[in-house]
Amino acid sequence: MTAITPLAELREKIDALDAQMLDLLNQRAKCAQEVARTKMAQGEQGTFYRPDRESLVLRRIQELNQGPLPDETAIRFFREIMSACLALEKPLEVAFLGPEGTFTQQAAFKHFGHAVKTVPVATINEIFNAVETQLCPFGVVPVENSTEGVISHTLDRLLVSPLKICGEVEIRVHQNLLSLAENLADITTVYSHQQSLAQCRQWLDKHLPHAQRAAVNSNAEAARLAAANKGVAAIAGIAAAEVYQLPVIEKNIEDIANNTTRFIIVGQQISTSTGKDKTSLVVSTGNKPGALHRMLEPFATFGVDMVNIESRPSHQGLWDYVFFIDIQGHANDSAVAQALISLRDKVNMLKILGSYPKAVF
Ligand SMILES: O=C(O)C(=O)C[C@]1(C(=O)O)C=C[C@@H](O)C=C1
Repeated sequence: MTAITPLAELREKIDALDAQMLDLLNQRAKCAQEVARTKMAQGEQGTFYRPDRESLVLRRIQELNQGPLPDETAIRFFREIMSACLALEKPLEVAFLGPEGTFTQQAAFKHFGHAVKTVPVATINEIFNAVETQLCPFGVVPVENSTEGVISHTLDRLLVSPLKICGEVEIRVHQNLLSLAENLADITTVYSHQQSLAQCRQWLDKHLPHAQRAAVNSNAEAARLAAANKGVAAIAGIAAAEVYQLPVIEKNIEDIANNTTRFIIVGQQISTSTGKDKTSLVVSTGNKPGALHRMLEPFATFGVDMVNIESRPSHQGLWDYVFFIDIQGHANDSAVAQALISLRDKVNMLKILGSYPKAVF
């Protein structure tokens, strides 16, 4: 039988380890401050955030981790450590779909850590505006949901925006019914973002068939409205329930399990290759026979993996479409670079929306 170590002894050990960790954290923070001075000496301006480096740091932690902490927990800790180090170098501001408590804010914290300053704006268009006018160096926008498909506002804006995609992050989306009402029968209106209303369509048909459904700019805006009126409910995340102090009437009301939203980070910065990247493109082929086949050929020829393709109206003519394509790899990786050169010759328009590290967790 192994001897049991007395609690007092274990706590002493924990205290000593905590002191060591604190010392190491501060040594790391000093290093980050030194990095900032070096960047300034090299004449670097703007933000000190480096999505490529952050992704490499987090992947290395995943590789080094021997447990018993799960990889995801170890990554989360280091995510926060880097976030705090970056805040010491220079605080970072990120525009998100506000108000406080939206899934977009949750995505911003997951990607940048909690030392980032999140700046709420009212619409997806305003997120792009805030970054294009350099009010914020980065913005987080939803791009695709596993239940409801693409967020067309985001794709339409990407088509014309000069911004680059610098990163991606996924959030497992749990929807909840929040209200001050005591009974479902007292709820006359359910507010939420149109995507969230759609993700809970069957639940609403079954449990609140009498209530009107009204789309608002964000789930958190819906929660704000529900907090002001007893006859109203909101569909939103738990974060919004906390911010607006609303009771959760029913948890996890999304129709499809694993309901997940993918967000992208938009900014002016170009990320360098990390070995595990994605590149997003928009392509227009024109309505010619065999055009689609020709468009896909370079990916097959150069062995580039296509992970997503979506068509959207081009807004240039009736039934004229553009294709949003995600491929594996960075635009500077040899196979991708060759495929893009070949693709450019075969299509009417090719816009590279960005190459960025794949989400680490
Ligand atoms: O390596 C850098 O360029 C740093 O600024 C350091 C650091 C880090 O803490 O590891 C902090 C912020 C950057 O986004 C990336 C990494």
